[in-house]
Amino acid sequence: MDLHKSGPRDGEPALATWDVGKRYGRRWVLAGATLRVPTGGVVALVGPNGAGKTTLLHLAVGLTAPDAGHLMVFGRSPRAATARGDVGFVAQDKPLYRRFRVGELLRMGSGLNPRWDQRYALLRLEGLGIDPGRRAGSLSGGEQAQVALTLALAKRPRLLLLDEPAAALDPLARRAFLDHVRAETAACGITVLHSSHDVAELDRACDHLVVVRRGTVVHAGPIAELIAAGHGLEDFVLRALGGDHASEAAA
Ligand SMILES: Nc1ncnc2c1ncn2[C@@H]1O[C@H](COP(=O)(O)OP(=O)(O)OP(=O)(O)O)[C@@H](O)[C@H]1O
Repeated sequence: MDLHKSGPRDGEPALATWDVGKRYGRRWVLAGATLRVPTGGVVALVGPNGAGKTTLLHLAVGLTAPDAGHLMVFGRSPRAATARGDVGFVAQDKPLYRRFRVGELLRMGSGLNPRWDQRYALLRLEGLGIDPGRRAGSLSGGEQAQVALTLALAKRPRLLLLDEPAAALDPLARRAFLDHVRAETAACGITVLHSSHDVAELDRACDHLVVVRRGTVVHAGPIAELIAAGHGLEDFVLRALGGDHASEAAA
């Protein structure tokens, strides 16, 4: 992928948010969320159930608009960046049209996305042993997650947002999936923001850590710095969450 033609200016973050807030009714589910995701590398977005991770990803892809503050993706509004094909998003729960054949999903992707790479998509599926003639609904959970990732990668986005795409997979399949993400995105220079509950696998799968607690970003920084400072990642995250590692949905 040629990142140079449309690449970010030096130092421009992939995603930056300033005091972003989002409310549903009178309840603020994000408040004062400030964050800078550097270009390149895999960023882990962690936090308990209900902390606001999906809400933040939906704002970044332009699916919803903030009720306070603002955010930019490569210096543009999220909607503008997504319309340009700069943002790929894999939502929770294997977001495929189950009755469609995989090849039909690729054709839809090709029609909708300006930088679509059909050759890449077909080669990736072949490498995974997934026949484009199969219906999405007949694939295993792991295969569906891989097809969803293939569709997102074939858009050739500059920022890839993953909302727990591997949550339903068994530990071995999850590890393989994350290794795929890391290898392929490193090869293409894509920035990945990856929502996950599995803190134990972060240090091998991710470069940066963002911790969200009760709708606020309580930590953002490189994982290498934490490790160099002698922090165990799980302990660090638990401390950052201040004991909020159970569901916050009822809070
Ligand atoms: N459309 C909506 N209407 C009302 N409340 C919502 C809506 N979407 C999300 N919420 C609430 O906002 C809060 C944050 O939800 P969000 O899905 O962003 O959390 P999360 O960190 O992704 O959680 P999980 O890890 O369980 O997926 C939750 O309390 C949720 O119930």
